[in-house]
Amino acid sequence: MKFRIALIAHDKKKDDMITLAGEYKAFLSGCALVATGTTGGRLIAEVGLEVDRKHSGPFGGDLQIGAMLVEGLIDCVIFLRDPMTPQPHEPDINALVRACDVHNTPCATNVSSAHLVLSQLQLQAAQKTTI
Ligand SMILES: O=C(CO)COP(=O)(O)O
Repeated sequence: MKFRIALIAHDKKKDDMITLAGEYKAFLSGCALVATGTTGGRLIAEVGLEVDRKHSGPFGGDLQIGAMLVEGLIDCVIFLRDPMTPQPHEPDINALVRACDVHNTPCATNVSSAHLVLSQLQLQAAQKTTI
């Protein structure tokens, strides 16, 4: 199965997302990726991943990804949030994280938890291909 993963990062966390995606590039290349606009643009340009880019977060991108999740189209969310900077679209961010909780979808909101989630998914993907 191809994992469907959403990748989102606030501005001060985008460098972390690029580093993280680079570390898991081989695995992520085999996944169906969706991202908010600016995050997605950087993942494409700097990591070379194929990404379905939605609108930028402040323009509804989090809501678009949340809607996909509710439709059962997302298996996991990596959302590197910036807890130190107020965001104009805080309600959208909360809606996406709430949708993850409502639908019991893994949602990693910092780099440490992202490593745990991605390494586990990577392991699962590897086990399935070797059976
Ligand atoms: O604001 C965001 C998530 O809430 C991220 O959006 P961008 O990837 O477009 O910067």
